[in-house]
Amino acid sequence: MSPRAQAALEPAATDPARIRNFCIIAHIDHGKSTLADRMLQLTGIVEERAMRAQYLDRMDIERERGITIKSQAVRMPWERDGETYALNMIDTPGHVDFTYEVSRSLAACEGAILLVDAAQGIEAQTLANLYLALENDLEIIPVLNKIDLPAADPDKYAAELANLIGGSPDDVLRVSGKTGAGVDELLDRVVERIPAPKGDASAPARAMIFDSVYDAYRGVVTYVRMVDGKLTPRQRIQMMSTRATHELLEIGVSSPEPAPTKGLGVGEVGYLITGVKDVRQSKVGDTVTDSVKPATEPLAGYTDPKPMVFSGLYPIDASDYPELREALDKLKLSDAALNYEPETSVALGFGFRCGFLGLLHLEIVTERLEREFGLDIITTAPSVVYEVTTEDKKTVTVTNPSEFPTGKIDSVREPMVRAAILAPKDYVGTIMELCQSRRGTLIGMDYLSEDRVEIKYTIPLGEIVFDFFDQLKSRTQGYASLDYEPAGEQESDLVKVDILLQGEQVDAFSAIVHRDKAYAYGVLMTGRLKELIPRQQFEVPVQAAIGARIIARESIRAMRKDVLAKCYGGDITRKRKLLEKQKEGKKRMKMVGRVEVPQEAFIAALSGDTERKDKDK
Ligand SMILES: Nc1nc2c(ncn2[C@@H]2O[C@H](COP(=O)(O)OP(=O)(O)OP(=O)(O)O)[C@@H](O)[C@H]2O)c(=O)[nH]1
Repeated sequence: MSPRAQAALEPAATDPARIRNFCIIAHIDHGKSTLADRMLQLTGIVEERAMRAQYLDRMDIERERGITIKSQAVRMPWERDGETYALNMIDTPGHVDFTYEVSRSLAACEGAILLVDAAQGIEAQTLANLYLALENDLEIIPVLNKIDLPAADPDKYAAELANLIGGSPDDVLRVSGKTGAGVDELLDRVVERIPAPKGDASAPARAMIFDSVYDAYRGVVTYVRMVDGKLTPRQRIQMMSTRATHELLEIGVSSPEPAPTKGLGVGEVGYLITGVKDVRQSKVGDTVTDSVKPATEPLAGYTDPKPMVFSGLYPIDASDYPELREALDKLKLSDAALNYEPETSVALGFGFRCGFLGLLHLEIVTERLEREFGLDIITTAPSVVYEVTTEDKKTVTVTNPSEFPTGKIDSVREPMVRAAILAPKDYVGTIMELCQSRRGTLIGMDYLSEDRVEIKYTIPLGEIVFDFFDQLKSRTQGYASLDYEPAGEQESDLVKVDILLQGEQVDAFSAIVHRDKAYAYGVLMTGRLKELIPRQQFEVPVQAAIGARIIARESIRAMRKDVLAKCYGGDITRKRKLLEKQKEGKKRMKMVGRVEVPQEAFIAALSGDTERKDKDK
């Protein structure tokens, strides 16, 4: 590390006037991580030869997919007018599923760089993140990125940005994270514009936990923003929500590698290590204080993220069940938003019902299970949370269609979201058509500039969790962007559709759908299973039903499968081999009543993605 970088690591802390805490907020792919890389380079904390793209994205998946999932905090030195400032940058994720991470990071800052791609302009998450930043009273620095692109139109988008946040288009900085142009000017602007943190140095220590991650070697690493007082190594600290006390084994700052310091003071951002092994003991949003001289009032916390989407996760090989449990336990250590409990299914065997923040979260968890733990898993169709009231006025919460109460139903309520879609105005028609087909209600439309519109809809979350986003992208050639936030619940005419094989219900295929779409779902699933399930020795009806009423039916014709048919002649060893092989195959068969179904058939039926596309036609 360069001497200058070293200097900034000293407990500069002592003087909050020389600290600036900021984050970069942007729509996905507008270049936050690339800009952060340039800042690391320009401030000299990462040496040229150690530099790699997306330096702060540590997880393999983050690097490969080019997205940021976990927030990161780094401290950088920056000189301005002969003074060295400590800039704490908190990198935030841009995807809707991770909004809760963004809001946590924002609460640890005094200012935000609002980064917009100079070839694309304002997108849905630009707005969503900007509103979050304004709610947190942050100073906003508007910046256009990627000015090196031939397609960049900075004048147009500077006007759009100025129009959105007020001020003059000339105040909008222009940078390129790729070439580094304008980045030093931006860092100067951070020092100038963003207020220094305020706090009471002599008060009992109070630090806000904004992230906690599990590290296989060091245990839980807790990221904090100091508000009042001071924390030093070996001090005993207390978590204000649980009153649990721990000894501070290490305290330091990331620059960007962890560097232990002699302590953290007012306004500083850094990490704590106490040796605990479970992120739940170091809860995000909690306040850390001194156990001997504790503060009386905790800092205002964050609300816990609530799982929005549920899905069953099953090992493809049933003997992997214990490993799956272990893997989920491990993931939970670093992902407090992940929920799971054991569940069994006729079709898929033993598995877990898991709660996720959204579809991307689900995808990332399954991908991590496959990659980091070498597990092959199948996920059931995602479901949202329904409140079902039966005729005798009992209300049950249903996260799995198979828990849907039988008997007379009084009403079903489903979660709604307020969706904001940004797109060029030519696509308004097709977007509205899609939203209407998903039972959306138009709230309104705003023109951000001459040709870009923000369209707002209330839509059932259950209609968004399937392939809404893919549909939106394909209908608009990728130009539309989407953001949504919870908007309460609504009573809807929802029914449970069951799929029956020879009269036996196959739980993994039950779905809760709107009555108008029940028939389409029934036809689709029965058709798909008919194709996938091999013929049996008797005819097998495949039916879709709402309660006792059959709404669709197919049948699998009978056939005697004689593997020895091809073996005329007397080669007994060959016959034996074939019979052995057939036995092997049978092991992977699931019995539904008398029907033998290869597990692959269930898996293929579940992973078919044509489902919603058919419906939208
Ligand atoms: N030409 C050009 N391309 C850039 C610039 N900055 C970023 N990019 C490219 O834009 C893409 C997205 O950049 P990232 O830095 O990964 O975007 P991000 O905003 O961090 O994305 P998330 O972490 O997913 O939110 C990458 O392919 C970058 O190489 C720039 O200034 N000029």
